[in-house]
Formats: sequence, C-alpha cells, structure tokens
Amino acid sequence: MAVFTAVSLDDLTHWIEQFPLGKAIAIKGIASGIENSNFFITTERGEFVLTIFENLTFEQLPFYLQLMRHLAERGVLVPAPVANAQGELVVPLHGKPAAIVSKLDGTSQMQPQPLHCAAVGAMVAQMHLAARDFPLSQPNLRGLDWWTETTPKVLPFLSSDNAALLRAEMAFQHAFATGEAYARLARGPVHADLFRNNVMFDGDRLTGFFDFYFAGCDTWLFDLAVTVNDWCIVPETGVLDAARVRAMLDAYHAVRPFTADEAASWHAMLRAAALRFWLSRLYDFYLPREAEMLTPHDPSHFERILRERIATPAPGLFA
Ligand SMILES: Nc1ncnc2c1ncn2[C@@H]1O[C@H](COP(=O)(O)OP(=O)(O)O)[C@@H](O)[C@H]1O
Ligand SMILES: N[C@@H](CCOP(=O)(O)O)C(=O)O
Repeated sequence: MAVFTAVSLDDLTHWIEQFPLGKAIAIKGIASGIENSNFFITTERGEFVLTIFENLTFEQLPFYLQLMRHLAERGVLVPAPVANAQGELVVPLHGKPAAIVSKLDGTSQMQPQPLHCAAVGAMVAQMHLAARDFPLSQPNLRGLDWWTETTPKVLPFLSSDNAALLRAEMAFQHAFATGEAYARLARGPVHADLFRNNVMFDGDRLTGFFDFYFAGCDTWLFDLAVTVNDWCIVPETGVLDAARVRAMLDAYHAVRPFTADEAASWHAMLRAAALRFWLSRLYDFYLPREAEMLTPHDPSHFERILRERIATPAPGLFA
C-alpha cells in the first residue's frame, strides 16, 4: 500500500480551492507505487492524480513538473500538471510538497507485443526531441556518480561472484563514460525509468508516459536502453526478444535517426542500463529506507540481465 500520508475529502475540499478545478467530489488512495502517496481525485472539472512527494523536496520538484508541462504543451503524451491561482505547480499539503496532474486513460501493458514496443519507441524519440529546448537542467541523480557512491555500500552484502561482477562492470562503465564516442552522444532531459508500469495503454493505443521522478539530463541512448531492458525481454531470462527490440528501435529511428556513435555505444549502454537498476535494487534491498512499505524489487532480475548483456552481442541499433 503506498499511501504514506493520508488525505481526507475534507482536507482536499479546502486545499483544492486554490486550483481552477471546481469543488472536490471524491478522493481515493492508489495502492501501487513505492515512492510517493498517490490519489485519484474527482472534481467538478474531471479526474486528476494528486501526488504527495515523500522524498523529493520543494527545490527538486520544479525540474520534474516543468518538464512534464513542457512536454505536454508539445504534444508528448504525459500528464499535464495543473497550476494554482499563483501559477505554482508544487504546493504544500500536510507540510509536504504536492502536485496535481491530469489522469491518463488506460492501464499498463505488462505483456507487450511488437506494436506496443513500436508505439513506445516512437514516443520516446518524440519526447527526446521535444525536450531539446527545455530550459532547466538537472543531472540524472541515478547516474555514474551515484553508482560510484553506492557500489562500496552494497559490496559487503554480495557473494564474491557478484562482488567481482559489480567491480568489473563499474570499471568497464567508467572507461566507457570517459571515452570519445560517449562524449559525442546526444543528450538532454530523459525519463530514465520508462518501465512498463510507467506507461499507459488504452487497448493498443498509447495514452502516456508518467512517473517522471527519476528524470534528469543524460544521453538519449541511455533512456532507450533502460526502456529496451524492460519492454523487450523474456522476463524469466532477461534475454532480448528480437521482434520487440526491432520494433522499438526502428520506430525510434524513424522519428530521430541514430548516429554512428550511438551504434558503437549501444552494447555498453545496454549494460549501463542493467547495472543502474541492479545497483538501485541492491541498495533498496540491503539498505531499505525507513519509510519503505513495500517489498523491494528483486535485484537478481537485473543481475541476470547484466550477465546476459555482457555475454551476448547486442542487436544492431539500425540496419
Ligand atoms: N497521471 C496518471 N494517470 C493515471 N494513473 C496514474 C497517474 N500517475 C500515477 N498513476 C497511477 O498511480 C500508480 C502509482 O504511481 P507511480 O508514479 O508509479 O508511484 P510511485 O512514484 O510512488 O512509484 C501508477 O501505477 C498508476 O496506476
Ligand atoms: N523501475 C524501478 C524502480 C522505480 O519504481 P517505479 O514504480 O517508481 O517506476 C525498478 O524496477 O527497479
């Protein structure tokens, strides 16, 4: 259950007066999610999602909310934040930062077919292009610096085999990230956590990307590698499914053509994306935060994916 901060209809009734949404009619806690307290709310103007941020601060939030607004204004399917009468997107509720965004239709597609992967690939490319002129900047807070900081914290908990894998992969990724091809990769604001549970489909129609709270500036290729590593695999083994990978990459390429540097970096980037989530899952598993109320995600899933990516040549980025 992921409502860490309770909000009653009474609380909402007063608080919502500052938004142009009419009267509050209903509020319902959302059980899924691990970071924040989320609610579906119904007002005279329709249905929205209210989020109370349990870990992010008032200073950190404008990047995420402004990015969502920027993308929504450019036709990328993402929840549009609602500003209050003062034009603020983040407002305190029960002493914590809170925001209201539009509700996306549909549900997550947890058994994607190539057509779903193609829709996601095309929208990822549109999102990258639409964010090029986004004026705010924030690094990917789960990037190489965080991996470097986190590695010594989790190493004591690992088997010698896994410790060796982590050390070796960190060395490989440091070398990759300081190389010449890497420096030339296109970059900008990216979602950085575009798993199946952060995308909505209404039937086969993509209705939007959400949960932008790991977004930051990083390479576009990293964003795509994170997405492929969740959408285009055989879940039990982590092996890439050729048809889904092809569908996603070709759809992305049709909107924003890949470069030769990206093609040369693709294999290392798939490994980087696997390492990123292996590390965060190890960290959440062995060093859980106090407020954590859900069973942490299984770290061995991304250990398997990382080993598989290291062992197997990557499919070509483009023909
Ligand atoms: N804008 C939205 N439109 C529709 N449903 C949403 C929206 N935002 C969140 N949800 C629902 O709330 C759930 C939890 O949201 P999520 O952002 O994943 O939480 P957390 O950040 O706590 O992990 C999602 O699985 C989804 O069902
Ligand atoms: N996608 C990450 C964890 C972040 O969870 P989310 O539900 O907020 O996307 C993982 O699978 O480790």
